[in-house]
Amino acid sequence: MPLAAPSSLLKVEEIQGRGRGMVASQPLKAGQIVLRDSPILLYSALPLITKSLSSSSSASTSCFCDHCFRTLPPSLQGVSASSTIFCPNCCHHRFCSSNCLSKALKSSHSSWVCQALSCLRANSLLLEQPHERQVQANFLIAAYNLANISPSDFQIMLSLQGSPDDSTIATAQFLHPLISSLCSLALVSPQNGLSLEHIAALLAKDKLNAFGIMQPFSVDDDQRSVRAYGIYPYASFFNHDCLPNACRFDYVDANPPDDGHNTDFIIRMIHDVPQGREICLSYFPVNENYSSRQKRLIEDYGFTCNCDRCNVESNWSDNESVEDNAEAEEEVMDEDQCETMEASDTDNHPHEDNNDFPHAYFFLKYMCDRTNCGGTLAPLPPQGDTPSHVMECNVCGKLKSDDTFDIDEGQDGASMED
Ligand SMILES: C[S@@+](CC[C@H](N)C(=O)[O-])C[C@H]1O[C@@H](n2cnc3c(N)ncnc32)[C@H](O)[C@@H]1O
Repeated sequence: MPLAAPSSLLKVEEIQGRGRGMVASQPLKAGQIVLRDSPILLYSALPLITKSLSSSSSASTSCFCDHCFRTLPPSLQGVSASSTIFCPNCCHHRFCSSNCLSKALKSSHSSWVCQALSCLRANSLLLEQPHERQVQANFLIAAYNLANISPSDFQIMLSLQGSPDDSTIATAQFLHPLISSLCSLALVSPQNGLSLEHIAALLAKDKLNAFGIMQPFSVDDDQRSVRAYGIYPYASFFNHDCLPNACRFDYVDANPPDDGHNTDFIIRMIHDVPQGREICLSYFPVNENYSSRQKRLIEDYGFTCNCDRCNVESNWSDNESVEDNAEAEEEVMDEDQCETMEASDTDNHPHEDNNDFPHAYFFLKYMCDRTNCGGTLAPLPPQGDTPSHVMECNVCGKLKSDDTFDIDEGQDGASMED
């Protein structure tokens, strides 16, 4: 079932060598919100074993609501806190409010999900499997639950890009007997049945399209973990570029409680682009080096990136980073070029004549310089025709003026990497 156009600002087009992509239907301005998207499916990124509230559970892996994924208030975080709101049936999953519990029992934590996850937690073979495979089991339970509660959303998920590779098929072979027995016991019956191929196809959709909702940023933590994954039907059409022109913001903890939309996210333009230009996100933090980016893109997304930045960085030595090159460039630019480049910054290419690092300006202007952050900066939305000069980081939430003068230390944010 084709999805309707996501907004009047974007259209979905076939792009040679990339499948579908999002293209600007009109000129877009820096900071402009081009998409708001809600997840059709959310599932926990925790391995099954840490869902148990045993004494070994660490606060960092179990301190959010199992329905809306908002961080639990401190009064609800302790394992024995008297006010903790548990699922009354399994006593494993906990929620931020009775409202979330009641919504969960009708949707994300239906009685079948509750029973199925309890069975998985009792399966010693699965518990011995790597974290990633347990999370894939979480995903399949959430997906087959979706097939029952919202068949049309399940069909949308099946229509996303993704075909199984060898590792996905191996995972499907392991999980198929387990998941199909759980589904048949409870008469969960998606239209296309529960074949090995169907499970492998679902896992492939998840691998290529799921967005990670990250734990809050902390300056002491360079390995932020993912708290949940979500399938966002429109955002799934954005292709990758190592120099993106848009980025994702989410506000899982900041959006109002109980509005049911705290896991929505928005895509905002980093800089102006003309009509007809493809709008791309970076699938991970922009400061990763060339070989790490290429490895992730081929292993996780099945393609080799030929973007302008990769073409330049393929000639660098492995230990050269964008930060090193950006610092060197900054000195040159400070001397004589900044003003000229500001005036011509309508796209990513204000500095084409520098063959070593033509994209230095992107990193100086749009990469967050906070320790361990790695986020991307985009301006706040324009007010009418007036552009904002305040940049917001999509990971740490830091706000700074675009002349690089800090105006505020932001709070929690989230990134688009998984
Ligand atoms: C989330 S989907 C993006 C939308 C997808 N193109 C579609 O047709 O639905 C991710 C997949 O798109 C393709 N893709 C994304 N960025 C690409 C790029 N820069 N070059 C080639 N293929 C790309 C890859 O097949 C990748 O696994």
